[in-house]
Amino acid sequence: MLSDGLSLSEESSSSSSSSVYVDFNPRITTILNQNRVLKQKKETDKSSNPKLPELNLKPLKTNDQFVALFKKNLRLQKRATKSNFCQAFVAVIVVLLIFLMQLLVNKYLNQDRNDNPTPKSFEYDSIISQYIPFYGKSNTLSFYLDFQTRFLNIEVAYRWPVTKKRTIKPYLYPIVSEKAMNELLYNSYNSTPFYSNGAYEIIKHNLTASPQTNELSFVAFYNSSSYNMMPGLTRRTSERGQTMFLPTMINLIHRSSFNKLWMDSGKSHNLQNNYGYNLTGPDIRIGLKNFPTLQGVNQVDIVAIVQPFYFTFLLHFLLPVFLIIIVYEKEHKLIDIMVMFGLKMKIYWIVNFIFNYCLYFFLIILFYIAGYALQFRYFTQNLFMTHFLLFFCWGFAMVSFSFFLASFFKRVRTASVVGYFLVIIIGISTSILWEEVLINKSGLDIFWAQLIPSIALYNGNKILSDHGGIGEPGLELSDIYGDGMRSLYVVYLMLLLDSVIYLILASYIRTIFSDLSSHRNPFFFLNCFKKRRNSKKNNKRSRYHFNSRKKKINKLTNRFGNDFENIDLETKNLNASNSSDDNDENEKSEESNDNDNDNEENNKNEKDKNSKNNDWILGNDPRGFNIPQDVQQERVRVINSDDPIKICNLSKIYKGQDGNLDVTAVDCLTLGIKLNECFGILGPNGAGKTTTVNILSGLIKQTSGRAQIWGLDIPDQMSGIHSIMSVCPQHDILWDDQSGEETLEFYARMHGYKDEDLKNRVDQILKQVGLYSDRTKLIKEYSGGMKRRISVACALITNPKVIFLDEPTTGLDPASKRQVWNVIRKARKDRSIILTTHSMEEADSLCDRIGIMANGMLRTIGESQELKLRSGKGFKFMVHCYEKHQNKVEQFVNRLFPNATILNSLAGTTNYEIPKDDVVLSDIFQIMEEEKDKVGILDWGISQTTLEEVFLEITKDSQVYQGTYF
Ligand SMILES: Nc1ncnc2c1ncn2[C@@H]1O[C@H](COP(=O)(O)OP(=O)(O)OP(=O)(O)O)[C@@H](O)[C@H]1O
Repeated sequence: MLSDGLSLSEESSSSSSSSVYVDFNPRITTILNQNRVLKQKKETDKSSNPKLPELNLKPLKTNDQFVALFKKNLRLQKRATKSNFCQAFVAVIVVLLIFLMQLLVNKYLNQDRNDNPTPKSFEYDSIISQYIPFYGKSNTLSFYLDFQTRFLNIEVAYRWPVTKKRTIKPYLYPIVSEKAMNELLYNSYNSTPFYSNGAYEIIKHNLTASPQTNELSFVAFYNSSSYNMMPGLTRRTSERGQTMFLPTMINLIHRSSFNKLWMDSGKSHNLQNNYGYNLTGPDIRIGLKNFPTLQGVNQVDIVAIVQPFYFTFLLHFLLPVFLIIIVYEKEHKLIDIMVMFGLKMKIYWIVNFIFNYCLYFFLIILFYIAGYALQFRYFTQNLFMTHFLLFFCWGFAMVSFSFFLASFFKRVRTASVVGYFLVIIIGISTSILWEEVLINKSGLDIFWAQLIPSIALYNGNKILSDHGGIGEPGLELSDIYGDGMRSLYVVYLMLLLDSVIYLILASYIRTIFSDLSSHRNPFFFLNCFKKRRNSKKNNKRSRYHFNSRKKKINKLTNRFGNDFENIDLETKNLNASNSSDDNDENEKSEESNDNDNDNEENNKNEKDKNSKNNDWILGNDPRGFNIPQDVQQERVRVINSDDPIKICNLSKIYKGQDGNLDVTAVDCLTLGIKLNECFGILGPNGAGKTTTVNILSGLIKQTSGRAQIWGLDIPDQMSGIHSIMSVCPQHDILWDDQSGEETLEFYARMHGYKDEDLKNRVDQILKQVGLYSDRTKLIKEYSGGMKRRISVACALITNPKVIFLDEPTTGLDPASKRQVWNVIRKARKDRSIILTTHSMEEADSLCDRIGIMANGMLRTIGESQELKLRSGKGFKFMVHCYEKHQNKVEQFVNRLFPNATILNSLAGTTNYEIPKDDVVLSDIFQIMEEEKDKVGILDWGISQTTLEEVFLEITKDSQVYQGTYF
């Protein structure tokens, strides 16, 4: 077989790197034909300048992107079962902990009080004691009460204020012990509003007819909850002329009980209608006590005490989860790759916002279920809307805050550690801050403090817990307005304000520090200053760039370019014009902002085309360096071409860090990639291949120069470009927890594939890359080669106009490699492919044209066959004969190729190197055909220089300078 270029099929071309020999008879005509075809092709290429069809730029539909992203997020969240379970588990533990604490407190602390649930009484009140006389009309009372017991229960039925008619049916009976009375009162605490128990505890009694010796002292127990249901106070005037207001309920109890006391005393029954007697005397006292209750003021309500802290802590629980979701995609460059596939960042953030909010809402539902199930007064006492609104607003604030925090992290591990640490710290610190520092602060201090959403949340929780606690009535909607900055409606507003502020901050930080250079716009509000400063700096840099390196580069070019004709360039003029052009470029790229509006983009495109047209006029190297002829020809060709990908004087300088020199990764690269073409970029490590691809795909910004894809400028119109391009990056960028099929579905869905179309498309590509049987495996279960193949599949599935493949077959076994080659080969139709590779075999097999780069510069460009012919030193010629014929054969070869040199000779086989000018293939085949038998040649072969040899020859000098700025 012949090496490719002379090969007949694409399959044979793949073996180009080895020396191969010709069984020339049948091949002569084919080779001659092929040479003719090559020549004709070259001529057609030179003469024709195919017009680029109109680009029908259809922006990706927002709806498709939304659905694709949401489904992807949902799937990934479902897969994260373990961590979700852990999250939920910890949340449940926290809730149960509060509940358990309350149970323990109830059992060991509150229990004592339940055994003796007598609540703290009111102090005996002198005013109250004077109240007693209003029950009687007579000033003289002479009866003796012989009470059998200290405790008396009274049942009172009343109807108030429904009928405005008091129906009093007192029933009084003795109770034997204090415990029995307490139990009775406790059980009737929440009795019906129309029926209530009351009780008397007689402390002392000695009622006589003489006011001077009257002694009566008792405590009336009343049900304050019933009292609350009986609005109004009974107005009485004391003996001393004071007006007093007494709870109606107490009044009723007093009245009925006093009547009973009177009757029981066995005195006049007529007095019953007089509602008691006016008791006077030095020692007549009455006290009031509320009914005993479990939640008496002396009881410890642990939930109410720890609730603000625990609820604040619990409601922060999803913060680290949100952080992890975003930072994971950031760390693994998944956001960048999605953008390169056409995703709009606006949609990314909206979907993440909604998705995270939904996750949070799910947690809130669980929270409510637990809260009501465990009967937390926070939920049962306060009106539903009061806490629901707090949770509703907090959700927005937390998601925005997580976006803001995520801007500061690049690693998931750091984000999750800091996130969980924050949850704990925030819970504690907000409670300390609120209770200790802000307790006496003014309204404005509270406002500033609540700009931290956690503090606003704590405030809200505190208000709701306080109202839900013992002794406080629950919060009504009308109650949310009181207390200025500390009121609940301010909390709602502050949380909403915080959401907006943190969203703006997050988006601003992302604009400055975005990994994707086309989305980066440092300090945009300072652009005017930056522009001026940059202009000066660029002027300086340009001078340095072109002058200091000129000597070195000329020296180098002369060395490696011996075989090429050097072109005399009008250095001075070009330097001047191009340095100013470069400055313009820089200024423009600094000014550029992301523009998602495609119409605007098209208008801008038109304007830019007109204003920048001059950039394309110069075909010469702006530095004035001597450059190889083929590279120069490409520069000229690009100007007149209508290539889908046009690159002109593209340069990228990485700033040296930690005292290192700046690195020129790409240096004035100019080339064009045609439609239906697969263009291979070869080069040693560090040649600038990946940097070129990264600039073209919008990952990094060029330092100077210009590039266009289908007429759209890089990086100004990157969002338009992203909708028609795809990329297979050097390192696989995939979601570990998605299957291969799901990954492809995601990209296809984003590009508008639906239902059957989607399935068919995914299956088709999976079959092409040989992963159909492994389609349901998760990416983390894929081997390196399988990941590589799925990355290539991703680049192909969206049906793009331009594909960048950065070393697509690295790590693939020979069979898989060939499978991927076949896919790429078929894929070039109607599109342009840029492929970087270290495999000469791959470049030879796949690429229509090849450019070899070294030290950021294009060293040679052309079809594989052309490169071999142009830069190879010559041919390798092998003859095999019997040893006895060796001398004769040698003489024959020397006559045929006078300049041939023997490379080696062994056992009748001799290898020669023949200068390329000595070889006219057609003549050789003819002569050998006629003469070989006569001179005793058994076998012979001629092989051309391999691409590898061309590569080594072209790049040999660059190795010396590799990584340096020259
Ligand atoms: N982020 C960076 N910061 C600084 N220098 C960089 C950066 N990325 C690349 N470089 C430098 O730019 C030069 C070109 O790198 P690039 O990755 O483009 O080379 P390459 O041809 O793709 O190499 P390889 O074949 O090894 O992938 C190298 O000298 C490299 O050290």
